[in-house]
Amino acid sequence: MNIAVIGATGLTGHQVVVQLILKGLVGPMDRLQLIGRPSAEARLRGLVADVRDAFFEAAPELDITLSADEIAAEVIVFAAGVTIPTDHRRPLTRDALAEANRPLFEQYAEAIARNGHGHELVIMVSNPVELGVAVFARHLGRERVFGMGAYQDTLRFRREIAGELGLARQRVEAYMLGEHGSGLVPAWSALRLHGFDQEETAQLRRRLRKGLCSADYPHALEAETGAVRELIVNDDLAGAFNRVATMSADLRVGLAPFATHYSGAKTAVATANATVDMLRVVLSGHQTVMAAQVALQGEWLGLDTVLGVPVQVGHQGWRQVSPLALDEDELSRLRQVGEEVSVKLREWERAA
Ligand SMILES: NC(=O)c1ccc[n+]([C@@H]2O[C@H](COP(=O)([O-])OP(=O)(O)OC[C@H]3O[C@@H](n4cnc5c(N)ncnc54)[C@H](O)[C@@H]3O)[C@@H](O)[C@H]2O)c1
Repeated sequence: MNIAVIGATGLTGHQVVVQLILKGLVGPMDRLQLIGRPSAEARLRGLVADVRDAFFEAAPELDITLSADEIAAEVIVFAAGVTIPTDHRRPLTRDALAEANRPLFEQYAEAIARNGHGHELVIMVSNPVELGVAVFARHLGRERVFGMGAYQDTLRFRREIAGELGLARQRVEAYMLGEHGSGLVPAWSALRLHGFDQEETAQLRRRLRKGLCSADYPHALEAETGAVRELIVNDDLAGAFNRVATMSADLRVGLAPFATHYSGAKTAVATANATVDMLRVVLSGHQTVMAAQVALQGEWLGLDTVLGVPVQVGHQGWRQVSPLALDEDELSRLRQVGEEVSVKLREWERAA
């Protein structure tokens, strides 16, 4: 197995490399290609030395690559580029992030399309994840490109629900769809709790939602984001974490990582965990349903943009959407977020 990590010296890329080895996804018979800019060469050599030092017998072949033209892998994790600073005094809008990372997405996608074997799968970690997926899908074909944002948001949603109910996460089937960021769409009506009947599940769902309905969720998310931001700006991180802890599970999915990011700890460990888990599922050879950002062409609800939806994945990529039975409010929010993302993608593409 050949796996490439673009941006391997970054906080997230580095974690992906370590977790791929620790979780046994790559071993001595495999090759891990660590990709960075020429200016990152020394850092990449240091990373190789450290990883060999830690995992000598278990480590895969580790290759350093400084050119996008030399990428050769079956699965490519894209974790390079600019990220939002953890210092709230240096704010960066999503538009500015898109402007900074778009040329990088284009450069790598073009090179892989030109030199690749035509079957590489790409897991997009960098933000805005919807833009990364749109650019790579345009160059490589949309079925080979997944954004991991919706997968991570879904794992978080399941963990928040499981934690609050005192259940193992495996017993919770739930999806967080939509846009990674301000356009989250919690699919509450598709919640299944294994071992509970419909009546019990409905009762527990009411408890978890704390009175917040789907129609009010976007406003609550926006208002709570403002309130948590205010605490962060006043350097009251403890207050931010305390406030998040009082929220409903669906709001915590959006706001716990926000507080974690600005605490300075960032979210690299959990992001790498979700990325490596996604990679394991994709490579398992089984057709499995997972939430991911993909470039849709009207397969579900007429959505014609990049959005987090449940898709059937396998080692050849995603083939079809696996629709959920959502209620009217959830469906209309998903369509609305789809429209909003579509507008943003057009603006970002035009600004290039
Ligand atoms: N989906 C998620 O939940 C999630 C979570 C964390 C980070 N991210 C995203 O992942 C990306 C990386 O975040 P990070 O915290 O690891 O950032 P980081 O600053 O630690 O790492 C960025 C890496 O990109 C590399 N890079 C920059 N320009 C490059 C180029 N032209 N060619 C090759 N490499 C280049 C840098 O050298 C560095 O290694 C960001 O876009 C961030 O928003 C997503």
